[in-house]
Amino acid sequence: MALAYDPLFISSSAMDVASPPPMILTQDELKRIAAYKAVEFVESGMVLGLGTGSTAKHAVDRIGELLRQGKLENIVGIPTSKKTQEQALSLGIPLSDLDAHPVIDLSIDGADEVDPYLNLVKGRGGSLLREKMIEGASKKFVVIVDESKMVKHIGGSKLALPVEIVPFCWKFTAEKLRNLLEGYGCEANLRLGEKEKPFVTDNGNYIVDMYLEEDMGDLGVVSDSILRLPGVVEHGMFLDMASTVIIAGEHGVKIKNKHTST
Ligand SMILES: O=C[C@H](O)[C@H](O)[C@H](O)COP(=O)(O)O
Repeated sequence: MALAYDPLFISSSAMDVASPPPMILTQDELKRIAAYKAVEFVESGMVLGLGTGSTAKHAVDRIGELLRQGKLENIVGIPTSKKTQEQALSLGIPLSDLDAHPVIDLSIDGADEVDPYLNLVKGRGGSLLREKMIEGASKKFVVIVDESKMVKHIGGSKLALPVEIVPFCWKFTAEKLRNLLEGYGCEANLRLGEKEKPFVTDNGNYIVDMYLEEDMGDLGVVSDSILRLPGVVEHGMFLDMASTVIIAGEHGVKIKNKHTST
């Protein structure tokens, strides 16, 4: 589908009575619109954090396309997962890592939730640890979402808040997490992968998915308490990390910047 974007519909010509009815953009098309908009921030010579997931995939594709067309040059990509690494390699994007490039110019990635203060939930694809390391080392972090990801408060979608834990005695750690957040109506489930076996992250760890009924209030306090639990590696709340969030929705594209909104 062409990327020409009409706020509500891709409309058929008024003269063409035989045309099919106007088509509402799919969620994937909205993701692609947000991703292409973010890639407008990319300049030749940049070191780029390459995100993971179905939205970030569009951004990586676009970067590959612009490199191939010679419209971008001298890009170095730092992939946030093995999957993105494979995709970037297949597109011929030169890759490196945080050891060689401890400061990244720009990262572009999707998110599972975005609250009004641009705090995020990430990691429903299991890549939260590498994402947090790479995006935390970025001068600018642009988040790309379709409007379904916007929530009033973190946990508000009632979908998972992922926590990466070490496999050793995972039940013990999952129980500690459940107890820690039980005041917010918390459930904590080990994420399962193929054949009902535990899902294993790129770092060889497990994920516990937390489901919350209530607003957790002070996220900084909750974050610190989770990270203090032995056995926890990292959680999927990305607090105060996003510089910009690009939201594609039925009524057009909105860009929200940290501390200001446009
Ligand atoms: O671990 C996965 C990442 O945090 C993704 O960026 C996040 O889950 C959003 O993915 P998607 O763009 O597929 O909704």
